[in-house]
Amino acid sequence: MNNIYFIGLMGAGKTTIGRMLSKQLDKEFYDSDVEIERRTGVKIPLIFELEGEGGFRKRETLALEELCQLDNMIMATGGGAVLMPENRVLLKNSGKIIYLRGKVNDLYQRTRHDKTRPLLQGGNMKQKLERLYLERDPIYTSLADYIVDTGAQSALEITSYIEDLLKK
Ligand SMILES: Nc1ncnc2c1ncn2[C@@H]1O[C@H](COP(=O)(O)OP(=O)(O)OP(=O)(O)O)[C@@H](O)[C@H]1O
Ligand SMILES: O=C(O)C1=C[C@@H](O)[C@@H](O)[C@H](O)C1
Ligand SMILES: [Mg+2]
Repeated sequence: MNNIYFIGLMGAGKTTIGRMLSKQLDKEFYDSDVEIERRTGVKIPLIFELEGEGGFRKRETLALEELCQLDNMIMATGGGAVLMPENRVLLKNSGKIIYLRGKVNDLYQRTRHDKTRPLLQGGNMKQKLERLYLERDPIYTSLADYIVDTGAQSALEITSYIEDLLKK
């Protein structure tokens, strides 16, 4: 299958850049977080509140099992989607994987006022992001077909860079 998947931490730009790239390449765009909310009829923070992270992860796998059967689409995955080995297999077998690697400070600046990410709420948000970066960067890196470092470039510049990368 010919899909393109974005992976990376919260605030890396997966949704923003994934959507832009889908317009440039004229492909369908999906966001696994949005699809989970659509299927459950409630927002992600409420799923975490009622069912914990474990419940959310089960719903995430069910959504990915369906979504990864589609073809020729672009999908932004939830930041923790790669934690489950079965999700890694689903992604790897059905598309190219792009790791958007942001710097912790940039991720922090982009997510600090947003209350929609349960894993960052309560306590020191920057420390939480640092810990998640250390835990997850090796997983994102080993799974990725392409690693794209995002620094000072705008989302549009990063999208153009990825478009060129995919043509090579
Ligand atoms: N390269 C960039 N430069 C500046 N701002 C950016 C860039 N990429 C994304 N943003 C902004 O950062 C915020 C978070 O981006 P986005 O929602 O796309 O991240 P995400 O990776 O999908 O996060 P999550 O895993 O939580 O869904 C948005 O407000 C977006 O506009
Ligand atoms: O990094 C994570 O574990 C998460 C990221 C978000 O995209 C959501 O999938 C949810 O808030 C969990
Ligand atoms: Mg997103």
